[in-house]
Amino acid sequence: LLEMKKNPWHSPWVIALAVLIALGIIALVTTAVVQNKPLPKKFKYGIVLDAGSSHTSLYIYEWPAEKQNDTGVVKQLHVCHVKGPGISSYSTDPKRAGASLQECMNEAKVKIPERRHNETPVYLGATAGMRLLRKENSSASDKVLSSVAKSLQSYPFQYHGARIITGQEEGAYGWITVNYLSEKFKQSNGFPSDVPLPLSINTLTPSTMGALDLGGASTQITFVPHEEVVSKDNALDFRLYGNDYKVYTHSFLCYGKDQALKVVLAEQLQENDEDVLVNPCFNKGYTKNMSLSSIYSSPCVSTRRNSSYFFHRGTGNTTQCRESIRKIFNFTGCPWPRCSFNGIYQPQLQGSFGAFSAFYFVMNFLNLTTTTLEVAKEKLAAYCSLSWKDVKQNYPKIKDKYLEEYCFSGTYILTLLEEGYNFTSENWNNIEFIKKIGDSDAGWTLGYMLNLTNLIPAESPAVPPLPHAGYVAMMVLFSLLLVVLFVIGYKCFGRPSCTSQKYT
Ligand SMILES: Nc1nc2c(ncn2[C@@H]2O[C@H](COP(=O)(O)OP(=O)(O)OP(=O)(O)O)[C@@H](O)[C@H]2O)c(=O)[nH]1
Ligand SMILES: [Ca+2]
Repeated sequence: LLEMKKNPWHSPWVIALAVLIALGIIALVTTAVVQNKPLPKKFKYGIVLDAGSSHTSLYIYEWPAEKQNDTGVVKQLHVCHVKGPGISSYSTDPKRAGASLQECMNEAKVKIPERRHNETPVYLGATAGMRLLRKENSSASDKVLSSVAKSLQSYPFQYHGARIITGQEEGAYGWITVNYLSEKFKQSNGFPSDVPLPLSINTLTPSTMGALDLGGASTQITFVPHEEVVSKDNALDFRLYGNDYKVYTHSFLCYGKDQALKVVLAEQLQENDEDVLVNPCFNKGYTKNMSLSSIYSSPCVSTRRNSSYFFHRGTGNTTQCRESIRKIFNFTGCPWPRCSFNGIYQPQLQGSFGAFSAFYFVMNFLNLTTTTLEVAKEKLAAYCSLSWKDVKQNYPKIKDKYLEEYCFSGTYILTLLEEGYNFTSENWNNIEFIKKIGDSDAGWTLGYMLNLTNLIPAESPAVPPLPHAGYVAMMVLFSLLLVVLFVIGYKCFGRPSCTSQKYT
């Protein structure tokens, strides 16, 4: 009779069932945790060679295979600077162009795990130096390209071409790089991606950063303006991560800092009858014997002079220097609502800008990266007025080839930004002079690779509603809740104290 009165839940069957359910729940949680544990990361790699006018650099990028559509996951793993000049300088001996890449390509073979070699794409993009060579002598530029192509194909990577990219591409990919690295594409405009937006959408798109690139032979300006880009040659449309961007870009060939200097020198020589060039853009006491061919061989220079050498002497006066630099810009005759210079359309400047390559090298050296425009002018004037002897003494470790040009380069940059692109004292501090963002260099190469390997989706990738950790936490929480409920039910079953119901 006593046995009969015992709680029926205390029977061995019920206990066994309870244990089984508990084990089942533990198994469920364990499976969820193990199944969703991230797999060991598999990395992918890509190589881009930036064949610039002054030099070539090889970049290796790395990203986790399973996250390749996220923004900001592709990182620069390594950069190798090729010894010697840019590939366009090998026009008379093209074989050497290909050979010059060997050291950096061998370095890439060591940096990238061997088992990934055959799936690693390699791209070479040549910029303004090769654009100028093609203009001057297209068969020579073809030979240089064939030479570098042959060299790249002899490596175990996946060869994806060696070509001269357009100025538009150079500007656009630089813009993609800075915005990808600073994660500007992640923001949403607050509209679902499938809602069609009005035609002028740029006020609704998430804010991006403009890109300013100053190379040796060309310079690029790229940004998203508020107004419509009325010149088709300067308009680019992108759909990235579910947002539309209407981008303005222009590349000025011959306005990179090395070619601009040649053009300025040629202009100054025109105005001098003597074979002595007195130059306010170089420090006082600076002298050099220079061959005229180093200037007149450039396709950016149209004037000629008969003698073969001239004596170059600095006077270090930034006001006069600016006057002579202004002469290479044409500020008249704009057939558009607004222009930068040389009759080139430019919409009103908008937002912040990242200024890299020589913009950074020069402004960083002169300590002008964080000043106002007025202070920049004053500090530059002070630097230009230093004697060449003092400059050499103050910077004994810097190569002459860079050191001698900083007065010219600083003045050129201020003229280009202020009078060329129309930056003012008010928006000057919207310019950020940058070399890197995170560990990756600012430049066109990353954007080029992201585009060619389809690493930037047009639409926002579908994201699971919960992150992995959240999912596991929820599973554990709900399972524990079930166990607790079961235990309470088990303990309470049949006990009137557990219920609120009163029996009368
Ligand atoms: N002061 C200084 N100048 C540099 C340095 N590295 C490169 N430059 C110079 O800065 C200018 C621009 O360099 P890059 O951006 O590499 O130019 P590039 O890619 O060869 O030329 P483009 O084909 O026109 O893009 C050139 O005149 C270089 O000689 C540096 O470390 N310091
Ligand atoms: Ca460049």
